[in-house]
Amino acid sequence: MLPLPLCIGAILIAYRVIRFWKQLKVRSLVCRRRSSLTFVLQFYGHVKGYRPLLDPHSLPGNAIPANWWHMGFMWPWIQRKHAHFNHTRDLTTLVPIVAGNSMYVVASVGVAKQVWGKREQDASAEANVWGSSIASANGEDWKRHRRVVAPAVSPKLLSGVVEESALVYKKMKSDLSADDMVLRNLHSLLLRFTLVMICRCGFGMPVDWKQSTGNDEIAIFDRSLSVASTTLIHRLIFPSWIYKLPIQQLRDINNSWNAVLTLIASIAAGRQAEYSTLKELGEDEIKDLFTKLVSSTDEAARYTLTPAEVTGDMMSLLFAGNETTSSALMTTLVCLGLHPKEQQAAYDEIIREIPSADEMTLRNVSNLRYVLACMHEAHRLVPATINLPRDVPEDIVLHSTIPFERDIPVRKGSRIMIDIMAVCHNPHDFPEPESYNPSRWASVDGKEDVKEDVIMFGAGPRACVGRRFAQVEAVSFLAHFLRDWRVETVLLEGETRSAALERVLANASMYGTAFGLGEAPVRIVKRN
Ligand code: HEM
Repeated sequence: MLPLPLCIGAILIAYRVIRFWKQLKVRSLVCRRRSSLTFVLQFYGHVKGYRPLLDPHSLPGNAIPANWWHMGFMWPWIQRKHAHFNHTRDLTTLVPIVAGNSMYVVASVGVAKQVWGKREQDASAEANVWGSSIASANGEDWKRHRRVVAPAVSPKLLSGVVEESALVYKKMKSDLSADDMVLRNLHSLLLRFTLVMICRCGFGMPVDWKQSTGNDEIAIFDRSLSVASTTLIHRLIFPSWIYKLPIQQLRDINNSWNAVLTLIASIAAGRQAEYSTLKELGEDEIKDLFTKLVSSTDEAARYTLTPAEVTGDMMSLLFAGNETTSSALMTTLVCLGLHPKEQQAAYDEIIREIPSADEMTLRNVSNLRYVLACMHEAHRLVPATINLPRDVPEDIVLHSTIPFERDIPVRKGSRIMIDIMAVCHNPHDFPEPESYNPSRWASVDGKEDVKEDVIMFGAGPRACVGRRFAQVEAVSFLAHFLRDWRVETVLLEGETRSAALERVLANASMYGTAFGLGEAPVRIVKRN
């Protein structure tokens, strides 16, 4: 007779082996080669892929850093240049041997767009931390959220983004005291910029550039939201019971989150009362997203949200829009600091299209196509999102073309991971993917848009609902900043610019909820 622990161990091992084998088998037998006339079920071996011990996206997989036996959660970034067998596969599988679930991994624009384009796709359950929201809901509920939030990102709101960015930038500029200085905290400044912009244009709360120590509603809101935004990642990773443990830091996080949610609910109630007046003045008076969302709690609204759903949506907008935009801006400035020709072309476009900073409008900001291209290209090199998980609620078929044409049925209940890093660095989609080349997205004279898909924002029905918000905010900021300052990324002694780019990229990591470069010293020199 075997002792009990050995029996349990043997059963667990047998379970994992059978499960592993079953997952491999399912993913191989369903693979069909496509011929011109018929689909023939054939056995082509497994859909090639990764067979790690642990799922790198699981809790233990996240905790253990990448090493020779463990991929680590940063693997899409670390392997971006040679991912998916040197980019010879547009779809692979990841089947963990010991712990975690298997998934399909998408590595090209073509297959990613098929996934994004399907109606049958669910946001992954992890997005559910604030209850029902646009980021977490699925099916009819998600449609209701989307029908309220998407039209709220209106030209009126975007014009407000242009106006507010001028005001906030002016305050930020007053902190930049010298005409020639090395900024070691540019990322923090950008984070503050994007947070203040979300507060002003998203929540309609006119918080100031400098955080106030006062006790008025705006100051308290600013401070609570700042804490919430820096602890979002904890909120996402840890289960709710963790906050009940007697650990002061966790309790502090929990308290500030409760404070922020209560505050949002009480501001919403105030806005609800205000909205009754605005209704008489006309809907056009509503400038910020929050009031627009609150107006949907009115029974007479075409699509209605509950107050809790409005709070959930606002938290999603904060979560999705703050660190992502500041990370994209940081990478753009660092890349322009290493590419003076491209920076000059962006500067020339700003002066050509908007001769005076006081004349910035949504219309002329939208003409800054090359400036936008500079941001897209930086963002492609270092996307703010590492990967996007999708749960498949219905059987679907994905069409793969690399290394050969075939249809791959994906069963209901499967998970698909869009490896954004591999997609953005795939040489089939972006020739010479490691070089910074804004003219992929727009010609230098800004006249011609190259029709690339801006896949960094997703695509299809669940694409980023704040994409225009982020683009207008970022381009407005760049138009002010580059007009005033020439940017140089600080080089080490004897270092070439391309070596500096590699060095800076080597520091890329998750900073809060967004992937990015973090801090990198940047010298700014005042233009005349
Ligand atoms: C550079 C900045 C940004 C990047 C890179 C980005 C990226 C993305 C991506 C890739 C998705 C799709 C996720 C998926 O397919 O699962 C997404 C969704 C979303 N984004 Fe953004 N985003 C940015 C800025 C913003 C801003 C400023 C806002 C709000 C003001 C925002 C709000 C949202 C929301 C609410 C969703 C969920 C949409 C849905 O599920 O229907 N994002 N974002």
